[in-house]
Amino acid sequence: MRTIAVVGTGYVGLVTGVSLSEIGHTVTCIDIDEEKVKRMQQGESPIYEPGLSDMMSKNIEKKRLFFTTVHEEGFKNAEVIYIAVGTPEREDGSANLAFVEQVAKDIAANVTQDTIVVTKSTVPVGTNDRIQSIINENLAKNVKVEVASNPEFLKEGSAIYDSFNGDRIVVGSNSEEAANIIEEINKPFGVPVFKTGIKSAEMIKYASNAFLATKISFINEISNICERLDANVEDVANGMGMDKRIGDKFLNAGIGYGGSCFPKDTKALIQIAGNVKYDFELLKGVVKVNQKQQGLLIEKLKERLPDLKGKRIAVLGLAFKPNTDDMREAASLVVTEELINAGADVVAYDPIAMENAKKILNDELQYANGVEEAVNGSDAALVLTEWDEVKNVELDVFDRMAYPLVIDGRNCFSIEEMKENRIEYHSVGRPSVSSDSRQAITR
Ligand SMILES: NC(=O)C1=CN([C@@H]2O[C@H](COP(=O)(O)OP(=O)(O)OC[C@H]3O[C@@H](n4cnc5c(N)ncnc54)[C@H](O)[C@@H]3O)[C@@H](O)[C@H]2O)C=CC1
Ligand SMILES: O=C(O)[C@H]1O[C@H](OP(=O)(O)OP(=O)(O)OC[C@H]2O[C@@H](n3ccc(=O)[nH]c3=O)[C@H](O)[C@@H]2O)[C@H](O)[C@@H](O)[C@@H]1O
Repeated sequence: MRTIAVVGTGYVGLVTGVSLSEIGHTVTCIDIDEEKVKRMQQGESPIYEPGLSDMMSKNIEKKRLFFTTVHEEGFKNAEVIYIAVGTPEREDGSANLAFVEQVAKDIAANVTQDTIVVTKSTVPVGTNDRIQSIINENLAKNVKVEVASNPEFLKEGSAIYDSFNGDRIVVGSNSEEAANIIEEINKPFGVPVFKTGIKSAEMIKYASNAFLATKISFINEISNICERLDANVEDVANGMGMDKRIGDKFLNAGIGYGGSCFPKDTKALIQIAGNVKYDFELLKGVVKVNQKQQGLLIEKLKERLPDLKGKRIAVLGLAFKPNTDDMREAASLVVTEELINAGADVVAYDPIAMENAKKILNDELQYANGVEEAVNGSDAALVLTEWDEVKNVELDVFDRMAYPLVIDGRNCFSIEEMKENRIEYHSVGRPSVSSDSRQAITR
């Protein structure tokens, strides 16, 4: 078992640190955010991620998991240092490497023994070489540091599960010895290890995210065509997915991909290609389709309610996907802003992300304590996130609306059941349940 330091305790760093301690390593997680570190030292996870809190407490108790704000302390005795700080999007779409470069300098200033540095952060091709140079140029002690790439593929909302059940662990290294040590560290996870060169490993990460984003934009385009031809995109995706070459995953049509990675990584890959004078036309199309798709619900709503002024609109789900409190690049940012600008009274509900939402969404947004309270008296309900709590709601909850008009961006409900319950229902790429069925009904 190894002594490991993990720099950065966001979704990736904290999950990595906790998982590595769970399989027996001694791990110190380092973050510059004092508040966060204080909470983690007390066993409290700063993020919502199923299974994380329990695993964290268990390993703190077993004295295998520690937290600090002091790099020097964390690096003491560390044989391996993981870099897991953010690489957010710059205004031009390229990746901001300032945090990664700062960590490289912190490592150079503080390591006291030969060390392997493992980059988990998603970084443009060539960045690990740059990290290696920064460290070599700034080393305070006469020690050897070997930098390797080990991109992360976990999904938020199932991050702990993914760490123990991933499809592959990619290791990019110039040193066979370093690659072997990283493989050995990860052995207890039982996940296949794919070893390659550093640049290929860096590219595997961007190419994988870009490919998944492409699948989503592709099915969203198909869904838009299905709507115009009265076909059902769910059936189309199921039929396509039975072909093993296509696969049945990531073919859910909706209101576009959000989150902290697909939007930023697709744009970064366009930049990476552009830097070597390559125009990545396909990926530019994927990004454009995604932006268009985020406007779909408002378009559908305006077809039904052209004037939203004074209308009460319920928004169900704010996070960019279920089982996370992450609001980064969530479709709700665009949708709630447009509703408020159009003069609507917007009442939102999300089971987990409301605290984070309050920090970034328009102050005029109102928050409800549940689906029932959100839809109560509303003129329309928009579904933005497919939380179980939303999907499994008793449909008679929509009787509480001023008029039961549901516009579903995540295809949460069965068309048949909505018809039976006489709810006007519009979803993505599937036939609508029209208002005609309601004309005779008075409530
Ligand atoms: N969020 C996700 O699901 C995934 C993210 N990634 C990649 O992993 C990287 C990290 O992403 P997240 O965990 O979402 O980031 P995050 O933004 O949630 O967390 C980054 C953390 O690093 C800390 N930090 C910044 N500079 C520091 C320094 N010099 N020393 C110590 N701590 C420092 C920040 O305070 C913050 O807590 C990114 O490159 C991202 O693209 C990869 C796969 C999945
Ligand atoms: O690099 C990253 O950060 C991560 O990005 C994604 O993970 P994540 O963003 O957590 O979540 P996903 O489940 O991939 O969903 C991303 C977005 O795509 C949307 N999506 C997903 C699947 C689908 O079929 N349709 C669809 O619209 C989701 O609603 C969500 O807004 C990848 O799935 C991870 O492998 C990767 O490690």
